[in-house]
Amino acid sequence: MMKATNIVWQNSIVTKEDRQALNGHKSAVLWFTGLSGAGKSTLSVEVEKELHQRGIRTYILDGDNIRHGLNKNLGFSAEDRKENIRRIGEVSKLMVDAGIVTLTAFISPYREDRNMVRQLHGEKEFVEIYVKCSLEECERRDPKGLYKKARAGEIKGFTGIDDPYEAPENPELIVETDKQTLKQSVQQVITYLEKNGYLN
Ligand SMILES: Nc1ncnc2c1ncn2[C@@H]1O[C@H](COP(=O)(O)OS(=O)(=O)O)[C@@H](OP(=O)(O)O)[C@H]1O
Ligand SMILES: Nc1ncnc2c1ncn2[C@@H]1O[C@H](COP(=O)(O)OP(=O)(O)O)[C@@H](O)[C@H]1O
Repeated sequence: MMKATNIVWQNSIVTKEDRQALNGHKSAVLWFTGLSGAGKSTLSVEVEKELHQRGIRTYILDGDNIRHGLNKNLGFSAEDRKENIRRIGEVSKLMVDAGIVTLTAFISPYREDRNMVRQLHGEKEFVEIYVKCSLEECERRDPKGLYKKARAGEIKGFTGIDDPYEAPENPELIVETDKQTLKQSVQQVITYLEKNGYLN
């Protein structure tokens, strides 16, 4: 919903394509989605490291971090998660316009919300990466002890326990972190980017 009226789009002289040419690579958002503990943060950090070493300009937007600042007024109701993802969609669009390969690590549990972000971005600029991991394995990892709290009823509406996660139907990539090592998962993402022309 647009509240403001009498606003006019201001164009710049330097374009996204100019910034990409200066950087020597395309820009896009690598949208990691999956359950808590599936490996979104770990994977995004390692993929960023690899890209950075190759001279690619990158930035990570991570759910936990963004919820400390920009989105600190949002909780975990369906409405707040939607607004969380909408804002990150808009921020990632700005970052892609700035010429940066942007990695996002949000559960982003609703298909509709992820598709809304996809629509915001241009062709080939939104790479949905389903970080797939069974609930059992996520719960076994429980890196922050949150599943334990959710099972004990100390956290209500926890994704996978008493809140939904809608798996992507047609993601660009599925990384099965309960079937391969972190190194293999990183390589899988890098290979996809190479094969699809993102790194040149
Ligand atoms: N109720 C509930 N459900 C899911 N997750 C919860 C909840 N409460 C707190 N947390 C912690 O918040 C992190 C998820 O934030 P996100 O912004 O990625 O969530 S969402 O995309 O808006 O659904 C998530 O981080 P990750 O474990 O990295 O996914 C949790 O640490
Ligand atoms: N193939 C893999 N890819 C990513 N993480 C993995 C993999 N195998 C095991 N892990 C482990 O799973 C955990 C994932 O935690 P985290 O990255 O915080 O998940 P999320 O950000 O999805 O909540 C980490 O402890 C990580 O070391």
